[in-house]
Amino acid sequence: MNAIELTGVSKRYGEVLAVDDLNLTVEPGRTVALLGPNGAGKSTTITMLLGLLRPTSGRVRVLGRTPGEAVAAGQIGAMLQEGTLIPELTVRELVDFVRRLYPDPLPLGEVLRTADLTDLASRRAARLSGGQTQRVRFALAIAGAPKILVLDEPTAAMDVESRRAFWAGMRAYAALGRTVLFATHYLREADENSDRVIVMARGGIVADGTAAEIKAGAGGGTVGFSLGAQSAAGLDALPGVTGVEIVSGTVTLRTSDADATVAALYRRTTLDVRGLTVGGADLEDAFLSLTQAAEV
Ligand SMILES: Nc1ncnc2c1ncn2[C@@H]1O[C@H](COP(=O)(O)OP(=O)(O)OP(=O)(O)O)[C@@H](O)[C@H]1O
Repeated sequence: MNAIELTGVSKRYGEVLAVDDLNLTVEPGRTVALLGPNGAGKSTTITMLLGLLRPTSGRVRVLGRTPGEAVAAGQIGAMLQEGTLIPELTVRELVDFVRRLYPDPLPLGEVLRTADLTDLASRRAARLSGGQTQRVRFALAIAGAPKILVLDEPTAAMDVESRRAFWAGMRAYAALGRTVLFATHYLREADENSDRVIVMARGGIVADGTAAEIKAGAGGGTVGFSLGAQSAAGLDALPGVTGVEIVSGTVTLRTSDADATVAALYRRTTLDVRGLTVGGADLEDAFLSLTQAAEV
């Protein structure tokens, strides 16, 4: 049975078609990043997955049930962009209060450890920083040991150290066979913390695969070499080249076809090419080319 199944799901807010005929299945145990620019439809998709919003059309299933049934059975844990904590309670009290609402919760110590909150357990919620509050919200999301964890931009407001601790906790949680779906703007986070990246733009899916597949599928990359005092004239006309950048005598060509660019560099120019480097596209290039193509 699939962990998540969206079939022909659309959501319209008046004039705005926020999600456009989305089809998506996620098998159990996967960690999936939902990546996309502002307004791509990520939050709307997540909100429908949690049963907080009804699709205008289409069908949503979580572990074979409606979202409402899955939530009622404690099978989904969520960390959304909003949500306040009870300020008078300590971190320990809050986490314990929430975990007791579930039939088969994680042990308190394990929740605190996974969310890197052991040292903050006695701190009142009112006295937590933004990043620490986010970690408590993560703790509350996993407290009931849900099979499916849904996180909407979980690292917003976290500093570098909190982020690192958060992702380590998330990976530890996922490593026990649970399914995780998280939305992010951060390409690097998607690349490092998921085994599948779904790129959304304008309410639809524009790419779906591992980060490596998406990078390869977007094609292209960079060709660099030491130009020294030689002229850069004509480099922008070589096959595949989409951009030329020169910094301190080193040129970097952005190209949609690195092989063709390198071949032409040797055959069609008289340049003395030294220190040649060829790099693949990074996820950022792939993301931009995919999401911009969808804007047209
Ligand atoms: N309650 C609402 N009423 C009207 N329009 C909405 C509402 N919520 C979202 N939208 C619109 O739906 C589209 C998708 O928004 P959504 O928040 O799902 O995107 P997102 O990918 O999560 O963006 P972000 O990364 O900025 O959170 C946007 O055009 C947004 O303006």
